[in-house]
This record gives sequence, structure tokens and C-alpha cells, in this order.
Amino acid sequence: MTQPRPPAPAPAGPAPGVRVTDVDVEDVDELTRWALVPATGFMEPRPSAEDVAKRQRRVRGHRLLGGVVGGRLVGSLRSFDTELTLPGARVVPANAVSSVAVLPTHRRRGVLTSMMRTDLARARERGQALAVLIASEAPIYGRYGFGAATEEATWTLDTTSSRLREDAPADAGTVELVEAAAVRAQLQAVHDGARRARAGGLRREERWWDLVLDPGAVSGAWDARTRTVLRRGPDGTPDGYCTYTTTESSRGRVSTAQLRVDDLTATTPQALRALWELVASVDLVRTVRAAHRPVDEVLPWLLRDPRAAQRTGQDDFLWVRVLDTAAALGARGYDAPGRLVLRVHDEGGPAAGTVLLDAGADGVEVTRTDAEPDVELAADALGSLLLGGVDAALLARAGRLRARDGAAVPSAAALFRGAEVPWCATEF
Ligand SMILES: CC(=O)SCCNC(=O)CCNC(=O)[C@H](O)C(C)(C)COP(=O)(O)OP(=O)(O)OC[C@H]1O[C@@H](n2cnc3c(N)ncnc32)[C@H](O)[C@@H]1OP(=O)(O)O
Repeated sequence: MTQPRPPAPAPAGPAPGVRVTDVDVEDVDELTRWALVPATGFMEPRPSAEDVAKRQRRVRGHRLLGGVVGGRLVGSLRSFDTELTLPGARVVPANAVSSVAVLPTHRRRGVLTSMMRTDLARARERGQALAVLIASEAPIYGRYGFGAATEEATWTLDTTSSRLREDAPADAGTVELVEAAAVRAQLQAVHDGARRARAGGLRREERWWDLVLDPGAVSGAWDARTRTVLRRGPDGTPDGYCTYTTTESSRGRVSTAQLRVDDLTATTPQALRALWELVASVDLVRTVRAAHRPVDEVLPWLLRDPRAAQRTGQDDFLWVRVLDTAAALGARGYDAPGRLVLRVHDEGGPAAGTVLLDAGADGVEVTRTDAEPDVELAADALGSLLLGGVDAALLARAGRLRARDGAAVPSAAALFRGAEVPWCATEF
């Protein structure tokens, strides 16, 4: 069996001439120097003293790394503890990586590589089996063993043809326009229920809510034109919410107003239907646009005219890095029973090795083995497989997964397939 291409070698330690340092969030001067790096990398304004103070509140408790060259701080990386939902609604701890940037004067000399090695090694030492991130560019993170694991879609709805089918799920629940800040705890509870139930879900920290509920904090945050609707089930318990922002426009006296769905979360099919029905029927609105949605959005299937809802965009979203293969594979659920020997290539990295995955009706067991593998794959491909959203057969066709024989690929595909397409609704 020929081996799949492993990610680039990852020897321990920083690149020559690069030092990795911990940044003290409480030291305002240090934080100010650090904050300039992601602001420059992400093409944001130079952070004011007020911005730094806000950032300090947001990142307190996070791990901030700096990349130093010649005594100057030129790289930034931030990580924090989160929870990720795996197939079977298993919620596991994960290391979330964000704010990655290197000054344009010091790019391509190993600064990111040095920071990433440090952060992932520490996550592994803490016992975390997984790391996650959202990639600004797709070629960057495969070399560090991250694989794209969830996708997001943008849906565009023509409201002139958006009547729902008679058989769309319905109940006697209610929808009510609310002030988001006043029902923060209810919104959080709904989101928490939803993210725990579906693979790809991530915990939202208090500061995530602080950010969206603080008008003007960042571009794209909920603002004065944003409205929030809380949905309650027949017994009065909140089971969904939607925040949306409308933009008025017209052609002569004909309205061409748009509605942007900012966040739409539901824990029941009835709540999901009620919220879609609401945003699809706001008077004067001609087009509804919903980004960061699942690729298998239910909307077209609720409509009499499914073509009124078009998938107008699709991208990778959450990238997963396995830091402990046995722990990660043992933590998720498997709908179909199966036995598979997997060899993971991760040169210099923590996921390397061969394991026997044995999933049965009583649960799953993952043990190290010397047996010859049924399938071989690199760590980044394992990250893509773990949440069940990427088909093992597709990876095999792309040469990213190699099988001992023709039967191993369908076995791997059946074993890893999730009941539902994984979806992550939380930007970080
Ligand atoms: C999780 C997040 O925060 S995503 C946000 C990432 N940040 C950004 O996009 C901001 C703008 N970009 C940057 O600041 C920098 O280009 C970074 C942080 C992406 C890369 O930093 P660098 O210090 O230049 O990376 P480093 O020198 O360690 O590169 C290591 C390898 O990755 C490659 N690489 C790095 N960035 C990229 C890229 N954007 N596209 C393709 N390859 C890349 C390098 O060529 C190098 O390859 P090699 O080992 O074969 O020579």
C-alpha cells in the first residue's frame, strides 16, 4: 500500500531566529504591542487604547502567544478552551486557535510554525485530544495537521415565492419580538441545547454574547437595525430564536428591501419552521440572505417552491486537528458497527500511530495495535473525517486515504458517516 502524503515534517521547537513568548493579558503595554499584530494581519484599524481595553476583557483567560524575532514581537496566536460536539452528540473539550497573524515584514520565516508547534504541544500536554480553528486561507493549516471538517452555506430566498407547504412541522408555539439583551439567558440556553445536539457545535463563551450584544463592537455585530425574535414551544419553554437585520431599499415605489439572518437557532423542527416562516414573510422584504448556515438547510424542503431558496455560496468552516488519535476516535459515536485498523501519519506530531477501532452496539473501543492497517491517512485527513461530514470514499478518490483492499473504503465510509451533516454556527 503506498502511503498518503504526510503533512510537512514538524520537528519540535521554534524555527531558527524565532522565539515564542507568553503575552501577559494584564500588561497593557504588552497587550497593545500584541494587538497590533492581528489588527495588521486582518487589515483592521490600529487598535486605540479603548479597543485594547475591550480586547483585554474579551481575551482574559485565553492563552496569548507572541512570535519574537530580533527582540520585536512580530507574530500573534491566541487559544482558549472550548467544547466541540462529535457525532452521537458527544461533547468533548477542545483547544480553539484564533488571532493568528505575522507582520508582513517577517512572513515566511517560520514564525507561525513556531507559535503553532508551541500551542499544539501545550494543548496535548493538557490532555486535549482536539484543536479547532477557522482558516483565513485554505492552504495554511494542513501542514499543521488540521483538516476541513464542516462546511457552511449561504442561502438566498426570494420572498415572492416563499409560502410554506401544508405539511411543514407546526405546533401551537409562539414567536415574540424581544430585546436580545433582556433575554440573553434564554438565547444562550437555546443555543446550548442546539450545539450539544449536532456534530460540529461549539460552546459560545459569555464574551461571544458580550460581543454581539454590544452594538458597534465589531463590524457585522448585531446593531440598532437588528431585531430578535424568541420562539416558545406550546409549554412556553424557549426552543428557538432568530436575529435578523433589515436594509431598506427601493426601485421607485417598489420595495427591494433585504433581510439578513444573523443567527437562527432552534432545538425542534417546529421552532425551525416557525422562525423560517417568520423571516420569509416580513412585509416589504424581497430577499432574505442567510450566511453561515448548514449545507443541508431544511428551508427548501419546507417550501411549496423549493427553488425560491437557492444555495448561493458554500465554504469550509471548522478545521479539526486530532492531537490524540485513540482518545478522539473513542470519544465520538458510531451509528454502524464495524472494526477498522487505521494508521495515521503525523511526522513529529502527536496523532501518529496505528489503532484498532472497534465500534459495536455496546460502545466503542480504540486500542493501539501492531496489525497491518486497513486504511492509512495523514492527520489532516483524519481531522476531516472525525465529525462525519466528509466521506471516506471521497478522500480515497482524492488519494488522501489509502486502503488495503476494495472492501476497506466502504467499511471506513460506513463507520465514519454521521447521522447528520456537521455544522458549526459559531465564529471565533
Ligand atoms: C486561525 C486563524 O486565525 S486564521 C488567520 C490567519 N492569518 C491571516 O490570514 C493573516 C494574514 N497572514 C499572515 O499573517 C501570515 O501569512 C500567516 C500567519 C498566515 C503565516 O505566517 P508565516 O510566519 O509567514 O508562516 P510560516 O513562515 O510559519 O509558514 C510556514 C509554511 O506555511 C506556508 N504558508 C504560510 N502562510 C501561507 C499562506 N497564506 N498560503 C500558503 N502557504 C502559506 C509557508 O509558505 C511555509 O511553507 P514552507 O514550510 O513550505 O516554506
